[in-house]
Amino acid sequence: MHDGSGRIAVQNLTKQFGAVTAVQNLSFTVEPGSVTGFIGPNGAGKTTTLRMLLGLVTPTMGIATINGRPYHQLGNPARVVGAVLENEGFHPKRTARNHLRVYAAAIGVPDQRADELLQLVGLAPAADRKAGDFSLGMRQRLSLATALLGDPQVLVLDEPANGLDPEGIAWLRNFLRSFAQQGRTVLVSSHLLSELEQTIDQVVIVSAGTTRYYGSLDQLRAGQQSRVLVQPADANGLVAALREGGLTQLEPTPDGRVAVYGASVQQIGDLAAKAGIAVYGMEEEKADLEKLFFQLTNPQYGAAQYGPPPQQPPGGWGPPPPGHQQPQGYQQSWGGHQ
Ligand SMILES: Nc1ncnc2c1ncn2[C@@H]1O[C@H](COP(=O)(O)OP(=O)(O)OP(=O)(O)O)[C@@H](O)[C@H]1O
Repeated sequence: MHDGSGRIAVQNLTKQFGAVTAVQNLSFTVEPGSVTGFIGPNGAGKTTTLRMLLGLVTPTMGIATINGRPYHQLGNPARVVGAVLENEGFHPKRTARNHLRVYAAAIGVPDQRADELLQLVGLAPAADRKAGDFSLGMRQRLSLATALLGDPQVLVLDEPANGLDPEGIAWLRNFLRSFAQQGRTVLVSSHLLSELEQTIDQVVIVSAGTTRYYGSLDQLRAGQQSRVLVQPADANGLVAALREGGLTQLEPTPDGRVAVYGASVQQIGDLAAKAGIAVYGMEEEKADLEKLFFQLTNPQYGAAQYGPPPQQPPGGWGPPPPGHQQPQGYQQSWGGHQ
């Protein structure tokens, strides 16, 4: 029997389609009780990886397991893992309710489960409409209901937010969080980090078939410090006052402002007031995960997006800020890829 843990493990997974390396030596684990985002730009290898996990594509190398076993060794897979994949076909003439009943019968689940799930995904009013007439968002909801028929321990979703309206996205977010809170496992892909930012605990960022970051979202944020941009009447005076007040991570900006790392607007304002230095404006620049995502998935553009690494001005304002460190959860090195 499988180990029943609900853990997904992807180990050194590689898939070659002729000359195309869709997935290259990918490794990560998804623990039960968490929602893991699988994020990467178009063509990054997300769908291929999920299809290998679900036994629909044979890996060239490596292994993907659920509960310690490859998909085809799971016994009753619909009871273990539910999946929503892109471009899933429905019989166009079949109603939503009948579609679910056919699948329910195939996995030995009572008919009434179809109605429960139509209710859960918000499709009860459309239960007797033909799936062929459904909008993309309605098809996504029906796919999710199908995936949930076997009351699985693990959910694997490929771009489930595609076509959903804002209310649908908010609903999906809450659903995935509560599913994970029951100790179950969720692996969900998207090409947008912002779409999943509020939902996921852990993230695997892929680009060109390789892992660019694997770890918690908090660690990713921590690797990218926020800063406050200050417009003072006297920059040198402000720098001296801030340093005296213990704020040493300072940097001049090209437009003549002072960038202060690791301090709040209030702390800076108090120190400036104490030194009698007028401040004409302060702007808080929060860590921007979407920019970081862009940098991680397009290393060649990273420098242009973020500007040069912090430098000390002539005369020096103190040690450079640690705002451009590598995130701690980082797994593989930067560099070229095929
Ligand atoms: N059956 C196939 N035959 C040949 N190449 C393929 C096949 N399936 C995928 N690929 C290629 O593998 C690469 C990864 O594709 P994949 O669909 O896994 O990416 P993705 O991250 O899911 O992209 P998207 O966000 O656009 O869905 C792409 O270059 C794609 O063209």
